[in-house]
Amino acid sequence: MEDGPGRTPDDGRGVRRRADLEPAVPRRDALPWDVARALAHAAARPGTVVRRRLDEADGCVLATPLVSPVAVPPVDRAAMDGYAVRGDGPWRVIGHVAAGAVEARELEDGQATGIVTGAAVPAGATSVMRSEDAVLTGDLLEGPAEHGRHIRRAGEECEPGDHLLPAGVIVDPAVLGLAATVGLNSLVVIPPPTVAALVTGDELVHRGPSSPGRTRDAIGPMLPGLTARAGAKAAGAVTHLPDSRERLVQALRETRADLLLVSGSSASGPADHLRPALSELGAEMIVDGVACRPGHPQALAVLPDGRLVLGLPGNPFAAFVAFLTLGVAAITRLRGLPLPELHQIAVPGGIPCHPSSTRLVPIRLTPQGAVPVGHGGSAMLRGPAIADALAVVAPGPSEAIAARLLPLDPGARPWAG
Ligand SMILES: Nc1nc2c(c(=O)[nH]1)N[C@H]1C(S)=C(S)[C@@H](COP(=O)(O)OP(=O)(O)OC[C@H]3O[C@@H](n4cnc5c(N)ncnc54)[C@H](O)[C@@H]3O)O[C@H]1N2
Ligand code: MOO
Repeated sequence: MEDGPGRTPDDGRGVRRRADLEPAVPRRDALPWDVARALAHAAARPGTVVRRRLDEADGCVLATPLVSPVAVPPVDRAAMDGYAVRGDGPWRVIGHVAAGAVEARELEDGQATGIVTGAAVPAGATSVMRSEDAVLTGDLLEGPAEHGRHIRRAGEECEPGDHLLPAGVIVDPAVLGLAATVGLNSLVVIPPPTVAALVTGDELVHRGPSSPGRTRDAIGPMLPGLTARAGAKAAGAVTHLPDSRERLVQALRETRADLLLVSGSSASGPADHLRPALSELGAEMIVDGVACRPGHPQALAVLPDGRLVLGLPGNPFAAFVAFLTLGVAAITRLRGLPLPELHQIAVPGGIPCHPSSTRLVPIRLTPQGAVPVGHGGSAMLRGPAIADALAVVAPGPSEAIAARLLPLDPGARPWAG
């Protein structure tokens, strides 16, 4: 069982002594990974509901069900280029129906008319014959004409009042096309939240390689893509800050976004200013350390005006894991979405568990199950770069033979269970 805050197993003498049992988790009050994720989700408030034009609604979340006001198609339509016919052949061709024609002459038995895909079939037509099946001699038409064939019936996609999608669906190109199909010009949605990125560290350089005393920033380049994939909108370019509490406080005060990411000042060293800065600003800590590896110093706080602040550990893979853990949970709720369930997968070769922390292990997906790819140290990105997903390995005494899957792409649809 996970050691949560306040959970102090009995020492056998009826005395509950937390210190004796403290796991190798440096933060005193580190929360179990699932609890931390759930808290981050619960702490965020869904964005304001607005009406958005279709060309501005991609990536928003439907705030109300998508209900069709009309029948689609509105009339019976030809599904093929060819001839609308009535009854059995042969037929005499009496005209042609163009794509935009409004009223075509009603057909009588033995009559046909040329027609294009999508055009309204004339009244009386019993089927449409494809042009490649038609044998035309003068204006006399012969060919196969099975009753009802190649006609899209009025209302076959939907009838007026049909609920096509529930609230909570992410608006994607298919949803936009569907909304347009049923004649809508706008949708009632929760727009993507805004996310700002502040990267701290005096030692960081942004071009060229690391060298003694200099470390190439590997977190800044990840954050815009992670933000976009999580369904949020970057609030401007990544901001680079020196290790200065004053500068961090000022940036936290001035940066307008629903969620502020701050990397590289999450631990307890002399240059780790995040917690003091948050305290100076009167923030409430929601999560202060997570019992996971990597990523344990991650933290989530809420500022008095409701903006969320996520502390990303400086080690790059730890920062990535923290974004996928607390960041994605918070963004998911800001979008008005539930936290997706993570599906379990077999780990045929086993993965060693940590006794008290959840491990996030880069893996490849094979037909047999998850296989670790290695290079999963907290300062390494080589593992996640070649992996398909992270295995969420629950704490335990030995080896896990099953684990849950956490997508590395936070926008990926969860895998089927
Ligand atoms: N006494 C303790 N020391 C540390 C703890 C702890 O609990 N107690 N936790 C360790 C773990 S685990 C991590 S992760 C780091 C977190 O440190 P910070 O978030 O405060 O970040 P820094 O100290 O600034 O940097 C740590 C490490 O990461 C490098 N770094 C920082 N930013 C970047 C970046 N944008 N791109 C690439 N690399 C970056 C930095 O140079 C350091 O090497 O703390 C441990 N220590
Ligand atoms: O957990 Mo640190 O976040 O292991 O590198």
